[in-house]
Formats: sequence, C-alpha cells, structure tokens
Amino acid sequence: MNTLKQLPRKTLHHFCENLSKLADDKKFTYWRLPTVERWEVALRSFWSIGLEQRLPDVLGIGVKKSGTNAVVHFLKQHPLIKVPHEGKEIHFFDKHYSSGIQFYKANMPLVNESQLCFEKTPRYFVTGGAPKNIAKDILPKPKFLLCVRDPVKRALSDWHHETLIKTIKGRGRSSGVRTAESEGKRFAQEVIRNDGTVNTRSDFIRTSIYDIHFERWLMYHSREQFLILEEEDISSDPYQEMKRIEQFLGIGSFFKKKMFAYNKGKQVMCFVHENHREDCPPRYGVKIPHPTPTKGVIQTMRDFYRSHNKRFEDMLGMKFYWSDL
Ligand SMILES: Nc1ncnc2c1ncn2[C@@H]1O[C@H](COP(=O)(O)OS(=O)(=O)O)[C@@H](OP(=O)(O)O)[C@H]1O
Repeated sequence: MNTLKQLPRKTLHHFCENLSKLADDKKFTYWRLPTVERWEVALRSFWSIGLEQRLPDVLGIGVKKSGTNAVVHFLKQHPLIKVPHEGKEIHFFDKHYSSGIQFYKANMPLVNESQLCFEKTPRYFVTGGAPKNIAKDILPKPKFLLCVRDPVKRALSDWHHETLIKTIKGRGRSSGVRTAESEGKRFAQEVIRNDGTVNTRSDFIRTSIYDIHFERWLMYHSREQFLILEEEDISSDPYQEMKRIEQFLGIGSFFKKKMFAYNKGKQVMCFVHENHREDCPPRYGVKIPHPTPTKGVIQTMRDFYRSHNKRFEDMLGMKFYWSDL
C-alpha cells in the first residue's frame, strides 16, 4: 500500500472516484476489504486511469560507493522518472531472485505511458548471474546507469561504510580512540597480505576491479545500453550529469542549473526546489574517521589497479583521470 502514498493528491482523488464506480454496495469502503483484494481493486483502478506497475526501463547497477544515491536523489525529481518507494534498493537480481519476477514488479512505482521506471541496486554490478538474468527477464532491453569512481577511493569509502554499519549494529570494535591513521592501519590489514601484495580475496578490492565485472555485462548487453557516470562529476557538477542522463534516456529537458546548490553544512551538492527549499541526498554519518592508509599502501593498490583500469577504459572507449595514477 506504500504506492498509494506516492500518488499526487489529484490522482488519489481520481482513484477514489474510480473505486466508488467499482463498488455497487453503497456501504462499500475500500479499507474494509482484505489486503489482497484491496490491492486488486486498487490496480484495476490505476489501470483505468492509465497507471501501471511495470519492470524497470532503467537500472542503476552500481558501483557501490560511487555516488549512486545522489543520482537517484536528483533523477527522481524529474517528472518523467519514477523510482520505488523512497528510492529503496529492491535487491532482486542479487538477493531475492527466487521470489520471482512478480515480486519485483510489485515493488515498482506506478507509472504512466510516458514515464520511465528506474530502480538501482549497486550490488547488481558484482553479482554473477545479474547480467544474464536481466537480459532474460527485462524486455524491451533496459538502459543502464553505471557510476564509477577512482578504485582506491571507492575501496576506502566502502570500508568506511561497512565499519560504520558494524559499529551501528554493535558488532564493531568498541575500545580505543579511532583516528584516520588507526583506521588506515586496519584497512591495510584487510587489503594487503603479509607478503605485501594486494589481497584479491577482499570484497573491498574485488568490487573495484571494474573490467572483470563489466566483461560479464558485455556478454549479454551492448555497450550502447550503458551510460557511465563518474562520482567525481556527480559530486562537483550534478547539473551536467543530469543533463547527460536526460539525453541518454531521451526524456524532456527538466533540470536547470539553478536547481543545484552546494550546502556548506552538509558539504554536498543538493537539489533546490522552486520554493528554495534545499533537498540533500542521504549521507551516512561521519562518526568514524575515513581511513588514511600510508602512501605505500595506496601505491601498492594503485599499481595493482592500473592494468585493470586501462582494460576497463578500452572496453568503454573512455579515459578516466585516475587510470594513470
Ligand atoms: N551530491 C552528493 N550527495 C551525497 N553523497 C555524494 C554526492 N556526490 C557524491 N557523493 C559520495 O558518494 C559516496 C556514496 O556513494 P553511494 O551513494 O553509491 O553509496 S552506496 O553504495 O549506495 O552506499 C560517498 O562517498 P564518501 O563520502 O567518500 O564515502 C558520498 O560522499
């Protein structure tokens, strides 16, 4: 029933009118029906006013910690883009595939014919079966938004995120003062082996090996289906990135430069509504310092990623400023 809350007031009014037409009984009230029937009545009514739930037209597939939340936050302001309730990640192709495609569809927003349905779950990028299952299940072919980031910075951000979550859940280290350096040391213990080489078994390292993951996507999808966005651009100039997305998706021009402003307190670019209210993308707290490993650790990681980055560039026909670092 969450979807009902997403409806604009006018549509909800129309929905109620349709409902009363459907019911012969004068005492009929929607809320007295059992939940399953309620949903059926609601869906019939939505169809009659041209709204439907359908599988995504556009998928945000990752990469984790590369500005994916900011992209959803800005893009959902576009009147022709609809996202699941509160931009929730549905995790269908990575966690809930066995629940079936109807489960996925039921989590989609209501859209009309001219609107596009957009779902993002960053884990899709690194999930083995996702490219194949998406090609099989989503027709016509979806478009993909893929956010990428300097692989070393991405790994550091990922580690920070997971440490924060562990701490919030009470599973983290509780004793001792946490400094950027001490966090850097713990990060190094995770990503560098005793013999000084990069620990390729660590998820923080593996997620950033973009060429290996993207190779699987190109087995089932064509390069033209992907728009590549860089976190560095999303954080510095989201307006330009939203214009690129509008063009890629072929949706009308909505975004204007004045809709984006830097919020000094939150230290991020935010969306500015017509009434001047600033709406910032969600961010995790910064109760734990971001890790700052030694220069040696950073260099070992950079040396490891260099050839992978080059290969990724060749696959995409693009150049990233971090690929030579
Ligand atoms: N405009 C804006 N608003 C908020 N956050 C922004 C923005 N642009 C980029 N970023 C940076 O993106 C990093 C989080 O990436 P994701 O949203 O993909 O994270 S997640 O995978 O969904 O958890 C996270 O990086 P770190 O701060 O380095 O951890 C954010 O700072």
